[in-house]
Amino acid sequence: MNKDVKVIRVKNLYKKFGDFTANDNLSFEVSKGEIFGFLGANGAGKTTAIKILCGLSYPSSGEISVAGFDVYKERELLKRNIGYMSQKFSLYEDLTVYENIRFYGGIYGMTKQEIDTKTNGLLDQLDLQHSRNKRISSLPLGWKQKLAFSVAIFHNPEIVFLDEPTGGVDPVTRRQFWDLIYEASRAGITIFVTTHYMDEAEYCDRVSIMVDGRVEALDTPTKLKEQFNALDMDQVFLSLARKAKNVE
Ligand SMILES: Nc1ncnc2c1ncn2[C@@H]1O[C@H](COP(=O)(O)OP(=O)(O)OP(=O)(O)O)[C@@H](O)[C@H]1O
Repeated sequence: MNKDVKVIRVKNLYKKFGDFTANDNLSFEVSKGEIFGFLGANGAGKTTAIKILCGLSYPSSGEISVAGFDVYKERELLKRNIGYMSQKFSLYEDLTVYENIRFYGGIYGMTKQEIDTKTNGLLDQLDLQHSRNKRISSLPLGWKQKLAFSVAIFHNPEIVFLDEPTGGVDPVTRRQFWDLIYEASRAGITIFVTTHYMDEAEYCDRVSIMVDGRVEALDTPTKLKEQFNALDMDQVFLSLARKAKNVE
């Protein structure tokens, strides 16, 4: 990880919906190649912030750049330099493995030649050559998720945003998914990931925890556990949730 190169810069980000403040003065930076966990309970404001960082929604105020591009003025350039994967929006179930790879390569603006060159490499890497003509709907969920991640970084983006990428799969499959994340991070791709699984929070280089629109904690998992006198990230998360609800 190159700590000197900041690929996400967020300063005093506010997002309001009428009187309601969904993102309340967020400030943080993420380094090149870093695996940054973006945690928070349901409704904390994560998706709202991710939409802004992906150039899909405007902030109410704040200075925000992603991959060097301004989220107000350079949204199209920004979108070309990021990848996105979520549990909800992913591969086309009715297309084959091969067709999905080529479709997303096109969406992300790769040339036909680039797509041709890289498609076989990806199928080899994922050990999916034998399934290249199978429809996505026939694949197990774990394979779909691995393929969806690989497709999201197929165009070699600076940053990939993963919004609850491993929902619904068992811990072993989740661990295998994280091997792909580590590999991408080693190759210099920055990973911005939301998850509700606290074992995954432990795999991140740094973790931020949002409560009611604010970042209430941000550090490495080790330091957060020290700070909250907790044995694991589950306990860190719970003590912040209790604080939010004012529970003794
Ligand atoms: N377009 C909108 N108009 C009004 N309120 C909104 C809008 N979008 C989000 N909100 C509100 O902002 C708050 C934060 O929502 P957001 O989806 O960002 O949370 P989240 O942390 O991503 O939650 P989850 O983990 O459930 O996805 C919620 O109270 C939500 O109802």
